[in-house]
Amino acid sequence: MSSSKKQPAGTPPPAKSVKSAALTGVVRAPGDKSISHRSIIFGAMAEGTTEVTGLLTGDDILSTVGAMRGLGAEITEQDGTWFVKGVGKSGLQSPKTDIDCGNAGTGVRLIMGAAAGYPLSATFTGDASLSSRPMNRILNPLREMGVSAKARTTDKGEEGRLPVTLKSNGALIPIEYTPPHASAQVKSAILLAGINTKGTTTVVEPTLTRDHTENMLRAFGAVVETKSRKDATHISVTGPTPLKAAKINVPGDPSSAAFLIVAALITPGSSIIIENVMMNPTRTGLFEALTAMGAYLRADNFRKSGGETIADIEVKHSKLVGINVPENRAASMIDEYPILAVAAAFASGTTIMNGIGELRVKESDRIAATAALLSANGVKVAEREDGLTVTGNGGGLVKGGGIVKTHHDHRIAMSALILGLGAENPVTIDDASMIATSFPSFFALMHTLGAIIDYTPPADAL
Ligand SMILES: O=C(O)C1=C[C@@H](OP(=O)(O)O)[C@@H](O)[C@H](O)C1
Ligand SMILES: C=C(OP(=O)(O)O)C(=O)O
Repeated sequence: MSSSKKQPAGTPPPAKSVKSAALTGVVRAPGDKSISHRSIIFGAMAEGTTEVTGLLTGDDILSTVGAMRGLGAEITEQDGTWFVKGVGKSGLQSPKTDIDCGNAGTGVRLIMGAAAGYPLSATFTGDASLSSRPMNRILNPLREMGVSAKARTTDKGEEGRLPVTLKSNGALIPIEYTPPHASAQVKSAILLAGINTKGTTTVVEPTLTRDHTENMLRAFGAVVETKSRKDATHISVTGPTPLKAAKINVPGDPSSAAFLIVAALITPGSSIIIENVMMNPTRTGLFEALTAMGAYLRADNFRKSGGETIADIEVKHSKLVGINVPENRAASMIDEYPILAVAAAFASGTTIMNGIGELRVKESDRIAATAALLSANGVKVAEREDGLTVTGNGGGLVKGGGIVKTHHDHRIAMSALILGLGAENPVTIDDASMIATSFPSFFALMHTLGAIIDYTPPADAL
């Protein structure tokens, strides 16, 4: 339970989870992070006022709200509805100060792509984690389109890091581009730059990544074409194709629901329902993996919200078996591997995950951080350059007792706390603050379900 004590200001707030009795109850998944970012960014570019309900008010999205205000949009909130007065024909403007995107990879990469289509100059910054992540994956195609981009090189010689200064004359050249890694962020940055570019800008995806940008751009009136060819999907935007304000009701985030689902699967006697979960097939890879492991997962009450299909998911404690996760499923569950590894720790047999090298450049090196979190708690795990193998304990309690370093990574923090619910000894994380980037209601929802998680918020928290 939350403690009434407060941490001294500036001290990272730790958290601890302990073996919990059956989880029960009905909760609603928080707004999807990907869709929330896009609704603010596209709304800011559009003509008119976009109304957004169900927005995730995580720190990543608040950074995007600040960034789009800095680029000229007016964004206000009243009674839970967000109003985004877009810049329309006047276009995004050079900001007066640097644009700080906080911890958000999606935010900074999509906003740089969007900004590149206008005549402006802007410098983008982020926190320590975001400043260590590669930006050349979007800067290189934007340079091909005619943007000037200056980025930092680290002491170790790694190029393309924040701060990045972009200068664009707003008259870009359309390109056809095949990203070297499956990445919805790269696809989205290029398509957004293509919105104001005369001609057809195309992204070729050998593996389809989450398609929220395509879907939502169409809802904003843009001309976006998706063609399935033999070995790839070709996604094109023909510009200039001005955006018109839309009404967006953000569906629930399957990547956040994942933590609640695995909590119920590993905690004996549990039976919970998570309402409002987006079921877009480019996001449901974890549900397929868990079902193959023997999980009791039932989706019901399918309906539409914000142009996406949503459903309510019933989950019960289940006996799990290890699986070999197909590599071609990685894009549809890219953020879910740390929590899948936790589920695998409670299965019988081994779970093999390959083709996940991209996890090394997320908020932390998630292959290393997941392996460290499991071994600190007595779970056998083998790490490879682009994979992990977890040997399950056959269904009982894991040893626990570890103190897990979260490396500014919300998903590592939540995965470790979930593992503790099924551990003999409490699991502690060194810093719970990053959980608020994607899932600010995590502790409240876990407590509603009956999980025992001790969290002492920092003194400066509300
Ligand atoms: O487009 C998006 O909203 C996202 C794309 C993914 O990143 P990559 O494009 O780097 O795979 C994912 O990890 C991130 O949490 C959200
Ligand atoms: C990788 C993630 O986000 P981002 O890239 O937006 O920081 C995530 O939320 O797991």
